[in-house]
Amino acid sequence: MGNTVRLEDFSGALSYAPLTECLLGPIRMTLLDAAIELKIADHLDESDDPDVLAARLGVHPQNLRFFLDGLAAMGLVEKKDGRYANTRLAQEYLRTTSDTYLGELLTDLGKMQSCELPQLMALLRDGPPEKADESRQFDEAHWRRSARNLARYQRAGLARMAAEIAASLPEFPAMRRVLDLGGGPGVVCMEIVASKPELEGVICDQPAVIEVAREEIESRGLTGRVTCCAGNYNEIDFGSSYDLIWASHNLYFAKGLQDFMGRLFQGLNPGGVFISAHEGLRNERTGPAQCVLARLPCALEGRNVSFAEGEVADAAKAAGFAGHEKRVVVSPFGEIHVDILRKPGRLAA
Ligand SMILES: C[S@@+](CC[C@H](N)C(=O)[O-])C[C@H]1O[C@@H](n2cnc3c(N)ncnc32)[C@H](O)[C@@H]1O
Repeated sequence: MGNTVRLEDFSGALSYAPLTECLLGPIRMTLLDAAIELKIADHLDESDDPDVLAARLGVHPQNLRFFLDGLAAMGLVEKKDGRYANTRLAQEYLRTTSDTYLGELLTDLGKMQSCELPQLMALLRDGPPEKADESRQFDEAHWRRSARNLARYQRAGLARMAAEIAASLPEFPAMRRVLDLGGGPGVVCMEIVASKPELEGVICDQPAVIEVAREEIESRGLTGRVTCCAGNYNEIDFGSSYDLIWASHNLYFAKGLQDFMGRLFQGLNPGGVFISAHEGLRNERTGPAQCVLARLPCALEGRNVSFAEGEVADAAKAAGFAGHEKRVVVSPFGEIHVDILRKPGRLAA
């Protein structure tokens, strides 16, 4: 194979590749949507023969080959001697029987992230609608529908990350009680608790979501060690005497961030640790691109909820937390800013 030479190397012109790359976005999304709808990864798990697949799916054999070639170009499928197989990516995340199946989550997020876009010109002209589309409200029913997908998403990496961060804390050996605030189905809490026999956990979330958390607790055999606190965390008492409070991607719903931080501070034992895992927008809220772009439709609709870098930590420090430590984790959903904040004092050994 010869050397690859870019067009710009000949002409000295500024590359316009970032512009042509944009054209592929809708094609990739359409192929992914179709792959999920047709359960292609399930079928490829059973047969690598495109003719067998075409007959099973009742589709045009040649066009199915073009479609599979496209999926191969996207890294979802491997092709060898005219036969097709799942890549590890598709095998783990697009097979419906996988514990970490993300098909439904991706479809939902895709709809959410692109549904306002046809209205972009109108939103630019008129601003956000006075009354947000009810079907897109982030209410309890929305989170109940998402809870099982959130469990798979947490199993696909977040839970492991949280457990490893918790275990890396110098306070971890002395920790006994953990709160996963707005924890959804609570796989994160369970992974942290499972990493040390003396740990007990509490998952706090809205009642409809907690129903799913209870199922997860039972299926993981953690009944007794992990309990639930169901309700709106702005209104209920989510308990106290915690050694660790974990909160990921949910503080958008806290009323009055600094006062809320004060409640978390009260909820911790002296020497306890609060960990926040949220995005951290920088460069005047223009980066990282993944977060800015994914949340753009929400912002245009009047829900510009993303946190700027340091925002959560500053509110926590104003509420009395000290010893701020920051870690940045690059996740498939973009950068996660993990802020570790400490309540002065020392955990009882
Ligand atoms: C984006 S999910 C994040 C779940 C989990 N922490 C994670 O990182 O995967 C947001 C969670 O916050 C919960 N939530 C939203 N508003 C809440 C409230 N007022 N009280 C308790 N939980 C709430 C939702 O039910 C949902 O489970």
